[in-house]
Amino acid sequence: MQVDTVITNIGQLLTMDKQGPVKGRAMNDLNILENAAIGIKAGKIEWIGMADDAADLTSHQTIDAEGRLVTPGLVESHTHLVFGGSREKEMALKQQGVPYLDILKQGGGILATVNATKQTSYAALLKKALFHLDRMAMHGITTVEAKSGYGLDKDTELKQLKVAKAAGEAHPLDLVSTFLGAHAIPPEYKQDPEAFLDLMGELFAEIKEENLAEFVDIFTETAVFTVDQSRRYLQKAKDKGFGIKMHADEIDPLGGTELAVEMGAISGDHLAVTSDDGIKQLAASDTIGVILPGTSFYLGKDTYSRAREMVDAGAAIAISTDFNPGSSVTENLQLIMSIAALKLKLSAEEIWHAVTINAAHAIGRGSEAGTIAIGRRADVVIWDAPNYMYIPYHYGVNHAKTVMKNGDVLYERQPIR
Ligand SMILES: N=CN[C@@H](CCC(=O)O)C(=O)O
Ligand SMILES: [Zn+2]
Repeated sequence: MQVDTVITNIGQLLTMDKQGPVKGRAMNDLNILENAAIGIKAGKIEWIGMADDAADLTSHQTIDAEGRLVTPGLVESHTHLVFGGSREKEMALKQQGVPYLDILKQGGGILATVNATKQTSYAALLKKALFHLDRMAMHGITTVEAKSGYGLDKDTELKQLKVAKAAGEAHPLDLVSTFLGAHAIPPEYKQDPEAFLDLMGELFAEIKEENLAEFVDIFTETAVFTVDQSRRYLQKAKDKGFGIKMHADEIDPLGGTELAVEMGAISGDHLAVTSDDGIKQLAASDTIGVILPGTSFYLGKDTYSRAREMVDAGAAIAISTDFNPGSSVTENLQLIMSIAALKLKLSAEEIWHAVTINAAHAIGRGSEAGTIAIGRRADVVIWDAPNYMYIPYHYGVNHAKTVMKNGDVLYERQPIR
């Protein structure tokens, strides 16, 4: 068989090739092929087999993985990719113990980034988004979800969505866009959040027409939007044909997880303080819990999502960085995998499901990303690691050696000696 590229001498190959999303105990079952090889043709996976049999393939290029781990490209299922400025000055407030929602109430936090984003040009936002996408790619990510939500007025929200679209077109990574106009209440609508939600809802038609987002998201939280306001807003979005997502139960347990299930959301995200009942309902539903333990870590909290109980109850979960300028400032999903192991007590097997196949399903890409299978896009990472357990174990550094997108090498770590 003739292929373009063969990757051979793979120590462990995780294909993640199964029916997804993977729920509950099944998240512990990995398909591991040892001493494997894969053949890539025209950007797609053409052949998967044992390294010994790869000799039968003819190829233009052979990559010797030298016994390393090979997996699907990571899927990053929750980011706030497009924003202006940065908020390093908030670090001191965090150290003094000022709560995240208090910083927001004082006009800082999300609102500080809203001001910066308004003042940043389309071109500068695009340049910055591409920079962050590069960094994600270097860390083994090949598909990314990106939210708006730092505009909070019609023009700036549309500017953010257009930047995300242009970034997706200009960058090799695949980008999935979410409209998060309901991210905070701007000061001028403080007394009338309903009117602000109406304003954001007026954008639905244009966003749909111009194909600027697939999902609509809302921050359901104390001093942001209530459960009832969220229900009404999300129903409008559903009626317009959007998939829905929620920032739910991040800080106060308002019942956001339950609402995500009730509304048939593709994902409920954060779920850091979900109730017992919320866990049960999530487990019995098709909604995927997108867990963001980097946020608890970065906000200096002792409370982490009860992801262990969610999986034990039978839920499907994904894990993501929540990359944003305030509550989780990292593009390194591998670091989040370590935090998930240490703080959420998830097994390495569960974590790999949570950053590949389940993450892909959480952003509507279950049939395209997160899996190595014949006919699928060749989004593949060769890791400088001997086995899949090694990535969460050796924390805080980048283990990606070679990152391939659609069969092309996107990133190759250069040796310094
Ligand atoms: N919680 C709401 N939104 C973001 C944080 C945004 C920010 O602080 O700029 C999150 O997912 O954590
Ligand atoms: Zn978020």
